[in-house]
Amino acid sequence: MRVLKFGGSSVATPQRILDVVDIVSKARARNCQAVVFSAFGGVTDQLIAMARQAEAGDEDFARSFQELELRHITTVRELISAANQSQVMGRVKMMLNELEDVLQGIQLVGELTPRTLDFIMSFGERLSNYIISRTLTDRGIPAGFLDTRTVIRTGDQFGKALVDMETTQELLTNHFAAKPDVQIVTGFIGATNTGVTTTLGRGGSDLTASILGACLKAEAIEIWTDVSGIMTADPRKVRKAFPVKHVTYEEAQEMSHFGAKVIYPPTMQPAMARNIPIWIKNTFEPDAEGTLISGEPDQTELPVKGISSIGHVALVRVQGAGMIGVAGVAQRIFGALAKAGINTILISQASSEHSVCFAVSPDQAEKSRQVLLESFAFEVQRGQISDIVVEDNMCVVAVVGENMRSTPGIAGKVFQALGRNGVNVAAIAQGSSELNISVVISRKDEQKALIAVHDAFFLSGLKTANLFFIGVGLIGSTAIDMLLKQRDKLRETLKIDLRIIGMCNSRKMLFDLNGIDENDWKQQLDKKGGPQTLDAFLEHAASLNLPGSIMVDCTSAEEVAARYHGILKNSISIVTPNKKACSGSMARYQALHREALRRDVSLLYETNVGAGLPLIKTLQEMHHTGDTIHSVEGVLSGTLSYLFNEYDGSRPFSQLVGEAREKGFTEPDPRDDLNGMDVARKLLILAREIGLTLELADIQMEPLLPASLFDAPDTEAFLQDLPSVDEAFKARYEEARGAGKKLRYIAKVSAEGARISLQHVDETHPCYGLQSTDNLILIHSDCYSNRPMVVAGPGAGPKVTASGVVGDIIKSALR
Ligand SMILES: NC(=O)C1=CN([C@@H]2O[C@H](COP(=O)(O)OP(=O)(O)OC[C@H]3O[C@@H](n4cnc5c(N)ncnc54)[C@H](O)[C@@H]3O)[C@@H](O)[C@H]2O)C=CC1
Ligand SMILES: N[C@@H](CC=O)C(=O)O
Ligand code: NA
Repeated sequence: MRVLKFGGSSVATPQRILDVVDIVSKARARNCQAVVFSAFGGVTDQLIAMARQAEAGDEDFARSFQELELRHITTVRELISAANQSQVMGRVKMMLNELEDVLQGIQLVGELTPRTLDFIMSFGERLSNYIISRTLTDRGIPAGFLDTRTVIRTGDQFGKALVDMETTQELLTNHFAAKPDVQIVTGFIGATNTGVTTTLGRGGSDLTASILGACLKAEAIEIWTDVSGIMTADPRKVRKAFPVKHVTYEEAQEMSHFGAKVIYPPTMQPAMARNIPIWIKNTFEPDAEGTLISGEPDQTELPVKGISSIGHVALVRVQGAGMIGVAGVAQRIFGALAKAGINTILISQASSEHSVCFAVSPDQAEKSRQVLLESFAFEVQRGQISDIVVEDNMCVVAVVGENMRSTPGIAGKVFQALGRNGVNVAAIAQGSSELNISVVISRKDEQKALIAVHDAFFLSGLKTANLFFIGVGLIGSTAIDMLLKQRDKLRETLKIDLRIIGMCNSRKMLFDLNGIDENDWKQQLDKKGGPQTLDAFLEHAASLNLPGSIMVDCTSAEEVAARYHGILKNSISIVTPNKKACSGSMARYQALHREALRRDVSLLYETNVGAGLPLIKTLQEMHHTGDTIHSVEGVLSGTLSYLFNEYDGSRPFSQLVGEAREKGFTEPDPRDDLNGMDVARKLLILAREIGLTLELADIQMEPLLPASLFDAPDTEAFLQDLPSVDEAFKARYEEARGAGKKLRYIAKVSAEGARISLQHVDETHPCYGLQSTDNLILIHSDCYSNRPMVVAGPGAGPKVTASGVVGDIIKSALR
């Protein structure tokens, strides 16, 4: 036989009761013979409140009673056909009248004993189960109503009565032997051997099902609730949580202890003692498989079954040199706490024995400290115990799974996931059963830790990347469009789950924790975006505290570059085409790299030189492999390349600059291209990548255009003045052409220094044949000594740059 149990939420309305009737009707084919129901959703609480009101002489209980009465009567009207209604209604009204009498009695004497409260509460289950049993019969499903006061024998511990299993087993066995129809069984209640009504305490209906299952040797118990089983994590905190197929009793207990509220652990005890499997099923999704809880560990399942947390605890630390090697300290600490009625959630002591720490509920933290100060007054006075410190605002995150004990690397995975995301661990505990690894961390990191650890164990390598874009101009927007287009493929092939959580330009900013919708992100930013300040944007991104956070800076602003250190410090990776950070002071360049390394996050800026061309990573790899790089030389500006390649005298130089700007080759301010500064920054970055310590001022630069031109107050004025150099440029071009040569702005760095010069190159020069925006870089090293390594191709433009940015984002997400 099978025992089913439905909680209050499953029978909160007449419509839900009908859904349950359908489930019960089908369950008969699975040999279902007993179905335990709670009171209709909310009724038990209402009964308790009414009784207390009556006790206090508050007349309001009568109004509340009328509501309750109406609810049950309406349910009968809606569920039972006219032919059978009056009989059912008669009995329901009888019960309600009795309830009303008792309430009035309480009001009269002004006293509510635990015994009377149990009696009052019993009406909830008696009413619901009677009505449901009649609903079934009314619909042609023969069903009996079993008031468990006749079969569940308890002591007289009102409010939480202890069950006499032996007598109960006998009574239940006799009852079921004589009843072929499915029995609708009141949860939560029982009676003493003199027939006084009792209740079974928290989770009472689950306990009833468990007792029935155990006493009747059921093949299984099914607990029907409002979720599809025990989840891998709390779905309100971890979006990607899913139901676990199979857990052991112990695992279910651990997971429930840490907040998986599907079943109240003590209620499993009777079923567990007789090895009766328990299924957790979803009333609202009856076809979902649910979770099986049984005694057999399932070797085929993942070693970790769930990640859960206790959202707020306080950590108490007792420390001092006087504790080392002294027997009985732990006994005194925990003895004193136990005596004061303080429950410890977690305990940890390192083998140095210098300190013991334990977690308690925050409202017991100060009391714990006082208790220990008193107990150890002597040791504190003598300095043997130096301190008893309370750290509030902590939480516990626990990884649970029975097969963990035989699987190496679990703890490593937990701590790697936490460390990578900047979560600091204050204390660690692993029970010797190895069923549970618990870490105490700051409360603010709870969700981040849950997501990070959950991803690490359950999403077989699925990596979360939460992106924040600063700057959504030409490059930023092209990169976003590219990313959104690729997102599904990236999820499939590389197992990266990408979401754009925040974006801003210099006017507006927008956040959406579910990811900013792909199609209309521009309109959303425009319409829904709030006013932007860089501080507010960065602060909010950091406060969201999401794992796998990546800041993508697509501005050219020094103001943003100046914040990189703070961003990395928050364990947020950076991807950027903005050259300002890496071409600022050497001290900052080094500090940023150190910080990224320290926080184990990425700092990626491949597009700083040669746009999408693989230059930075190539040099970094060569450098790391131990190759000595002697020189790096070539054309580093896409814009200048374009100007020299396209110029043939037919269109003036100034017009070509306008074209380059329109095509998105130039810097946001094209003066940076034409004054050589863009090339200087790039050369400086390359120099640093090969291990040289240089500053911008160390770069010798031959100017391309007269310095006076750059005195213009702004970009527009500069561009207006630009035609004044058209003739001079033409002359230069003609001069080169006359000699069979081409103009190239060539940058070179070696141990001798860094130089940028305007050269006339002939056809033997590797840069002679460049086209459009081509960059070409020659790398001479120990390994590439006779012939250099050559990296060449288009070196500017929105597509090639955005693809480099997206490449860096993927690289960062894959770390
Ligand atoms: N165009 C190209 O071929 C290449 C460009 N780059 C770099 O890409 C970066 C972006 O260039 P574009 O997209 O062309 O520039 P853009 O001018 O089109 O866009 C810049 C964006 O940054 C925003 N912004 C500027 N200052 C800001 C601030 N303080 N806070 C927040 N947002 C701010 C602007 O509102 C705009 O959305 C530049 O650093 C550039 O050097 C790098 C390699 C190649
Ligand atoms: N403006 C730059 C863009 C790439 O960094 C260039 O022209 O090369
Ligand atoms: Na590059």
